Amino acid sequence: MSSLTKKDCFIEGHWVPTDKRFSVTNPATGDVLAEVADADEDLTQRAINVAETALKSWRKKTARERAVLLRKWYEAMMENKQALGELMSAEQGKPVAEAVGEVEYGASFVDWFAGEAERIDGDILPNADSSKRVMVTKEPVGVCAAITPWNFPNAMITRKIAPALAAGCTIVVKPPQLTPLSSLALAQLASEVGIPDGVINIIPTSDAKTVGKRLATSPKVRKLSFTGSTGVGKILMQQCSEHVTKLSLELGGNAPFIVFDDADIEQAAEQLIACKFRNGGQTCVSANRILVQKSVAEKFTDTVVSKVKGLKVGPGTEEGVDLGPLIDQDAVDKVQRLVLSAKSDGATIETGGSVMTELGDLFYAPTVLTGVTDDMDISEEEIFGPVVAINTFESEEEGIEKANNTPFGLASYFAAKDTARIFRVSDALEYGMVGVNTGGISHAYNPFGGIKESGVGREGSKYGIDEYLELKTVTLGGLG
Ligand SMILES: O=CCCC(=O)O
Repeated sequence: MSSLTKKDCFIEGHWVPTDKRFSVTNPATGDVLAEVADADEDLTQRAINVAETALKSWRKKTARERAVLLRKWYEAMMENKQALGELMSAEQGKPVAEAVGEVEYGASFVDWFAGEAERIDGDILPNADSSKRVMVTKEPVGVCAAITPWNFPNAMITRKIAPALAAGCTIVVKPPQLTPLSSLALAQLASEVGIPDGVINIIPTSDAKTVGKRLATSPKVRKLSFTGSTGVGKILMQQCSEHVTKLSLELGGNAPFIVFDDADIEQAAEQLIACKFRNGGQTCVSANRILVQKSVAEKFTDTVVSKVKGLKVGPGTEEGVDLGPLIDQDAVDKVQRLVLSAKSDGATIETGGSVMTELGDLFYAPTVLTGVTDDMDISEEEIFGPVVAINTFESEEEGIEKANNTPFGLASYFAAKDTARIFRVSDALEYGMVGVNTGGISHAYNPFGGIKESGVGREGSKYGIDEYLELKTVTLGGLG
């Protein structure tokens, strides 16, 4: 284990142990990696109080000072990307090369928001009354809280901490119980590069309900950012109403991946594989419903099946592995339930469809199903596993209608060549993000987020910092 493996809570720049602890295991082997400190409600409150105290001086730092510290943190992450990637792979299961890629992606948010810190500006508005001058300034929202998921243990943390710090806010982070080690390693690096004590506080816990509620209902917390399920997002939204706490939610999706008859089939299949099997399908923007125009369905399916058969599954530490294990037994059970229920409702398993017991209990074979229909559970639920579920449609209108037929609106994808169709379909899709002829839509420059039951607010991009800023209007009178 590297020296970046920390096991205690990180509060006010100190490692704070607790008597009660919980185990973090490696999903590939079942080995216990660490017994991690288990924050309770009192420790959560302590972290909030510390963040409130630290806010006083952090918000007064110049934009340049905040940017310089964020850049140092970025550089420390890049210098340690291999160790951070190996730690992430051990706790989360994704292949080491993919985990290192996530560290680079996570670090890119720190780099990006270091730049944004120096671009926070204001306005002087046109006068309605010549004796007045109206100025609009932007101020940090205050103490922030972040609740993050296990599927991206690094990038989902930095995508929240970096804009918060750039804006002049301090933060308390509740990392996921399954993968807290990456966040603690990031805290260690932040401390080493001189980010002041109390600006970042990390409180791992096995009691997400209590800690989450305290974060959402404390009047000292002025902003909560959550990435996770729609069910939990709705609870947090209710809890945040108590003190009208500002809220960003990045919730579940049910992404369509539409393949039209004019698509480049080989390229569409390649992009689908990249999108679908990223993190073994455990990604909120994973293609979930593969909608293929009937006239090209056979050719597309054959291409996809042959590519899926070539994917290598194994422990994340093994060279050349494309997919690691799923995160836990619940995840495997869910994928298996969806596959078997689709089969019993009439779908065909073209490849895969079972646990690869020769590798371990959590390795699920990359799977392709055909004959999937809209009313199957696999079309209605987020699979969060390595399953390509192919459904077909006749006309462009039908394809769009099927794609939009969901309460979710996070990511969507389609493959087509005709320019008019590309604009028509992009306009018609009711989603926060649309990938055209690409399965890769995530980048620090791009606004990330959804509509409908997939959430509120945007992360990353030039818009992401606004979530951590409040506008103040100063009207100066008596100038006439
Ligand atoms: O699963 C959530 C985030 C994935 C991404 O940023 O592309």
